[in-house]
Amino acid sequence: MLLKAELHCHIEGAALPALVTSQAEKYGADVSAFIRDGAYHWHDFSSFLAAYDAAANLFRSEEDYAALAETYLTGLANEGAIYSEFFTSPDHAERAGLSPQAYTAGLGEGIVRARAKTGIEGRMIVTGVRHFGPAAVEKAARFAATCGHPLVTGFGMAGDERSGHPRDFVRAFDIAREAGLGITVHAGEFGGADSVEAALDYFAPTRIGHGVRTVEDPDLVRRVAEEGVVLEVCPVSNVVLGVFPDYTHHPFPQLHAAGCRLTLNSDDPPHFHTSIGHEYAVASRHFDLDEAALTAVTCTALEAAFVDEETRRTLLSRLAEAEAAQVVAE
Ligand SMILES: Nc1ncnc2[nH]cnc12
Ligand SMILES: [Zn+2]
Repeated sequence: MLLKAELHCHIEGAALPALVTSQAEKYGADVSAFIRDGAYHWHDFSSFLAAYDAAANLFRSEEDYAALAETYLTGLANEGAIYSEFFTSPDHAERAGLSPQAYTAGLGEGIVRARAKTGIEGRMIVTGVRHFGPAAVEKAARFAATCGHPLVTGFGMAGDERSGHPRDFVRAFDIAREAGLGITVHAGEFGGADSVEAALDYFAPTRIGHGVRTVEDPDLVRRVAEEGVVLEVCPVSNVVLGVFPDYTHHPFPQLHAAGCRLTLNSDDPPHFHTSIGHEYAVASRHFDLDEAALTAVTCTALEAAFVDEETRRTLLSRLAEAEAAQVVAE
């Protein structure tokens, strides 16, 4: 099986409807507003975010989060993934009544359990939610910088990128960067190329979440390629949320041809009826990536991962060995 790596998945958004339904039974809650016939039910970005928030609210204990991360990562490993970074959101945990520390400890325990079962490596990127405002994002950054959890290696910002001015979030990113965390930020999904440019100028990230609307500005495409900024592309999310009408209008091939460094990711997999395996299959079918090109995508993800150099070397060796074995088999 082709080896894969994922850098962009929101852990609350990875909860399968069946798991959320069983959590609702445990806590005596009603999911009929956002889960119908065993699937998530929403119709636009705002109602998607509402469904996401409602599902997140049903994970309330350290063990709930350990089971969520373990389930998610085990499924990922079964599809050939050797590495995963997922986004955490202390704000969502606090809204569900759990401290950021217990939330992070639970998710970390899930990573350890999944690694013991499957060998998959995992790391966490703490995120602030942009539409919760600059104070909330700064609080998330302070938590990321001081929590001391060895598997927290990055900081990012998700949520509605059209909310607030970038300058108001600069301090949060400075706090995280000074603590030695890797930096990524959602931009160029519902905002255009100017949103990506502002994210680069104000936050100096090494990666951009989505970033696909970079394609709207040829100068910015050149800048992203030249500076080696890695885009965490989520093709299925983009089409399901209506950022592009279909795969023939998706800019992956154009950005790839321009020399931008791209990765493939599932974002919020059950909300978009996707998985890491499906994203790679979509890229193969619609963007004409052969096995060597897909392996290069995995390699880019490992190069851009927020991990220590020894772990990176180990992961890159696993990928190189699998590729060599594939060549021998052919
Ligand atoms: N696709 C997305 N864009 C922005 N924020 C998100 N949070 C969860 N999924 C998201
Ligand atoms: Zn995302």
